[in-house]
Amino acid sequence: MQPVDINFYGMAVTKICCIGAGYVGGPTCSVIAMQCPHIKVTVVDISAQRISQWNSEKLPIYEPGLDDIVKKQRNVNLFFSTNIEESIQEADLIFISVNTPTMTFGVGKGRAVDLTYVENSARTIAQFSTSDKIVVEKSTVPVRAAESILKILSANDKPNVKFQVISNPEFLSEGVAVENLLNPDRVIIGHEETADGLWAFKQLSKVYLNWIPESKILKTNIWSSELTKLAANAFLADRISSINSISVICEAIGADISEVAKGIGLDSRIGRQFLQASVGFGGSCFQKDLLSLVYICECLNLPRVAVYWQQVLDMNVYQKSRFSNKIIESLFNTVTGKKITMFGFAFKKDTGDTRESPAIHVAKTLLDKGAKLNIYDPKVDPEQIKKDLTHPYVSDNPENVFKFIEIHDNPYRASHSTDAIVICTEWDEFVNLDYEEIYKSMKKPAFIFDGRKILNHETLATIGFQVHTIGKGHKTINMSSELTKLAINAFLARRISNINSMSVICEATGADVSEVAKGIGLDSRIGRQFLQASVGFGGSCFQKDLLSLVYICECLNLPRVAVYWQQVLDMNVYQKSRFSNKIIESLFNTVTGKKITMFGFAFKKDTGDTRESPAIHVAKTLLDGGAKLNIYDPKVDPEQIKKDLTHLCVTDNPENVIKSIEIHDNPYRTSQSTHAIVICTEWDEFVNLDYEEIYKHMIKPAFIFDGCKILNHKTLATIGFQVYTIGKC
Ligand SMILES: NC(=O)c1ccc[n+]([C@@H]2O[C@H](COP(=O)([O-])OP(=O)(O)OC[C@H]3O[C@@H](n4cnc5c(N)ncnc54)[C@H](O)[C@@H]3O)[C@@H](O)[C@H]2O)c1
Ligand SMILES: O=c1ccn([C@@H]2O[C@H](COP(=O)(O)OP(=O)(O)O[C@H]3O[C@H](CO)[C@@H](O)[C@H](O)[C@H]3O)[C@@H](O)[C@H]2O)c(=O)[nH]1
Repeated sequence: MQPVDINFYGMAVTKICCIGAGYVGGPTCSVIAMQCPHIKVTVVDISAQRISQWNSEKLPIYEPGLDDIVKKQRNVNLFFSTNIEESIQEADLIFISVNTPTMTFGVGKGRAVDLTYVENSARTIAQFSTSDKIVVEKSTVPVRAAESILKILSANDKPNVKFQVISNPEFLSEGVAVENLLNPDRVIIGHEETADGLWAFKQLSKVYLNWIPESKILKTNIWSSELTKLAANAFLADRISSINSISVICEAIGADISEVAKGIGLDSRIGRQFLQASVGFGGSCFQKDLLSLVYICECLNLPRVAVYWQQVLDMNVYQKSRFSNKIIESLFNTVTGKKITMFGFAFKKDTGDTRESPAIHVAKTLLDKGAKLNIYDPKVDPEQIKKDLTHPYVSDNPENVFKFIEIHDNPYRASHSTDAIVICTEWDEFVNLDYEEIYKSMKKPAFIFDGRKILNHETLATIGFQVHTIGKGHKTINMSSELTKLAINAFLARRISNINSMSVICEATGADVSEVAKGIGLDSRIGRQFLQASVGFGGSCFQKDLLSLVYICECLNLPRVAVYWQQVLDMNVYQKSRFSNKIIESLFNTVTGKKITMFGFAFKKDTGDTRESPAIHVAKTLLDGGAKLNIYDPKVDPEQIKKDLTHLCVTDNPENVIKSIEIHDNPYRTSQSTHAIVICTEWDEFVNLDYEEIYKHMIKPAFIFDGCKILNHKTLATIGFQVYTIGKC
């Protein structure tokens, strides 16, 4: 991207314009206005109705704590306006916070992000700007979208008007948006690597520094920032699909997903959050952003990574369908003419938002089978429920839907004379209802399907309810602890495959996987550990336990769950192959007769264990290509290396292997007169070797392939090395 030659110096942000008065623009700007009394904040929107709602007593969105802030700041330093032109003109800094929905037509339909609203915003900024602007990409966009925004702005350059585009994705969650904005886990700002880019970064940082400590502000390159947003949502959705997949096994073997989730969450490398098995995830972000990630991978010709993340979406559809079908099966295989109460319609508690709510899927399945629905949600507007259930994706007969649904404003009336209650949203008020009273007024047998696992199922059963929930089997022997052990390793291995899959995208887009990992890890729901991209995982446990989990699923006739976990293994093989192939490609597409140094053979540092070590895969590929290997590992027994590399799975010609390898006890001698060094284990001693000395004695050009991302690549390049690593191009 061409750096924009501008001179912003001297300007300080005193006026902010935010384009898009939605779930992000409204709360974000309200909090900025509250925390920065010296800044005038104007939120604009093309929807006059939305703006008038923001200016009224009843705000267009329900968000705990927001009303008070808006009331306090509105018309003081917070303004909601349809006068987009004026607001852009006076602003120093402009947030683009418009919607970025999934395309509903044309190329990329159902997967790609529709950037029309972002593009229109950029054009509007270009049209109305009469002075320099910092343009902040806050909407969630595909990687490299900032390039398009800058192109539009630059093409419409006016004399004396210059633009800097920076990326500052928003991580707030609905229902806790105010809390998240006041005390975010981190603020990520991606900027161009130019003096002006850095300056724009500082200007936006100064705004946040009014209430957020500097240590929470993370500075990255633009592409890393854009990818971090998609990656964070992918990791979060992945946790839910993973725990939901384990819930399927629990139901089949008689384990309890709550116990298993607790056991997994107590492992500090995984963490306790986002492990709540449910009817499936919803919301405006996870599905859209995962689809976008999958589409980006397809466009970048990375089908394996696309398939990997598609699985998370597939598991979610499976979970929603499983739950809906369970309702029908339990109600004696038919719901035709039966009355079913739905408690909750929002995609989660504390919001009135229904976008991608699992309740829509459940309602559609029941309506399709002829059920009548009584729906109660404390915050969702009845008109929204009607709109959702008569959408062409849900029904081709809207008139019929109206006849079959009743929307109630009271849970007791909603459940009166119905056959079953289905909990679709985890609203707190559902926990404390008088279920004895409710039971009395229902048809018998009375069923409860708790899709959120919020009720006390024993009490309900005592009252007389037939209770069904997620992730709890009916077998007498409790299998939770056996399953927990396998699941912990599966979750850990999955984190590694997740970040390794991101490394592939980074190499293709110019993002940096270390920055992305840091940005994801700062999300307290994800945590910092087990996010180190590498040549792949090894060791005696992960592969074995994953294979065992997959096999169990196959035996239990759960092919979807089997496929889901098999993907983790597939991604690992892919990563090892990618790295090995990269070595060959870089060495001018042939390693025949070339001497290559391998630093490290153990599956990780501080052990002499080589079981499933990625080094074996790398060595095999290079040996198959005709290379000669000089191997050095500070702790692995040379006999073990020989045993590993002459194993039947590695070669059918052990004599040849023995002739092609030399095992050394000194890294300097190992690398002498070789073409390349390949780091396969992250031993600390490799970091502090004298690479100037090593370089002198190597064949030129001398290559380093850092499969563990432990070396200082800039220094190595300065010495003269050709440096290749993982997750950075
Ligand atoms: N909703 C969330 O929890 C959340 C959290 C983090 C990030 N995001 C991302 O933030 C972005 C906004 O999401 P949202 O949920 O606030 O969307 P939203 O649909 O609630 O709001 C977007 C607003 O932008 C307005 N708009 C569209 N084009 C416009 C234009 N050219 N000029 C002026 N206004 C325009 C729309 O009328 C709408 O009111 C998306 O990219 C989303 O992925 C959302
Ligand atoms: O353990 C869990 C946690 C969540 N969910 C469900 O997952 C969905 C999404 O929940 P949540 O992430 O809390 O809501 P969002 O408001 O959609 O926020 C997500 O999407 C936003 C938009 O990108 C990001 O900014 C946030 O960081 C990210 O959490 C909801 O249906 C939840 O019920 C579960 O089923 N189990």
